[in-house]
Amino acid sequence: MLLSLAEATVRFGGRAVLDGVGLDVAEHEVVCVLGPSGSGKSTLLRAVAGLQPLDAGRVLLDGRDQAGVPAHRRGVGLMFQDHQLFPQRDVGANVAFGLRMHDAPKAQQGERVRELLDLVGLPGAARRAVASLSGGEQQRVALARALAPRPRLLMLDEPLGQLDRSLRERLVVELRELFGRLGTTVLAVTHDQSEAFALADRVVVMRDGRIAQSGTPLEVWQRPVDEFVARFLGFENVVEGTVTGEAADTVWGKVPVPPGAAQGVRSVLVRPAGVRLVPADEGLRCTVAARTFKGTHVAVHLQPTDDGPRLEAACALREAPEVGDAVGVGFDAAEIVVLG
Ligand SMILES: Nc1ncnc2c1ncn2[C@@H]1O[C@H](COP(=O)(O)OP(=O)(O)OP(=O)(O)O)[C@@H](O)[C@H]1O
Repeated sequence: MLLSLAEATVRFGGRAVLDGVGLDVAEHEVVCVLGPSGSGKSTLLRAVAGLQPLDAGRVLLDGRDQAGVPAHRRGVGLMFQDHQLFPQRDVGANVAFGLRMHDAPKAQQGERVRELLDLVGLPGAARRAVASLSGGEQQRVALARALAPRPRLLMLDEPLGQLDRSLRERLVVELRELFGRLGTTVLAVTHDQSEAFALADRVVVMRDGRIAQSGTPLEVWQRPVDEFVARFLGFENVVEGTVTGEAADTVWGKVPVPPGAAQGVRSVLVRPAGVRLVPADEGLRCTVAARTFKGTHVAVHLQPTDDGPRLEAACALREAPEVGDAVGVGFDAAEIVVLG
């Protein structure tokens, strides 16, 4: 393992902000830590970087305990949300910063700066003033600066946080390609799930200083481990139900569940795609409370007539009912997950 955290704990004023975290990152792996604000993501990065001492547990790099090893000797690169470029220096000097710290010869520095600016898609930008760059270009400079000393581990804190959505979506694809090509090992934190899913080989969801779930993007998306993770991913159709065989008894009536589901009292997740609209006199009677255009589909919010929490359905653009319409609801077992 390139990086291992074992029982890593950080306390502030008696509260554990990192609470016995265990995490391994293999060489060439891109891991994204995802979680709500305050869940401890930045503290985790700072602990690995050597900017935050642990109160208990260990950080190992290449199997070596990093206790007492200062940040600049850990061989990790860091890129923060507010990219912290030096505004009074030009692009080249910013990228060369990490190299000068390592006493690289001048000619070699110039060569490496050119190479990196090509790599991040800013060829020939070395003499430009940082202030003349757009947000996205500054982000690329910050990335080039972090990559320049060839860190064995690159750490990104909300790397695309401040950029607008279309630029973020483009950069995330570029980053993934770049990391794959360079074989960079990456530990990134973000609160944006689409960013994490697009970038990562593996996502780690944090909750209150602990790891709630770790898995490939597909695993986490398909099988959130509990209600917290499901809701964090944006799934709203979660109810308690009693699972017996291949059905769950819920406030929404009997809901079919996949074969082999855990039995007894459970949280049941119904993906919006598994909420099927049927004629108004069949299934669960509902009224359309709201609808939101989502580009590829319409999210239809349904209020069950006989009380119970609202349901979200994903409807094809042309088939979405209007607000106020009475509809019936059926369920599709393939889109239902028994949690826990
Ligand atoms: N130096 C500090 N002293 C006291 N409390 C701190 C300190 N640094 C962080 N905290 C607290 O630790 C908790 C976790 O903070 P952290 O920044 O790691 O969370 P985060 O998941 O990165 O959040 P965000 O997404 O908002 O950046 C927060 O409640 C924060 O207020």
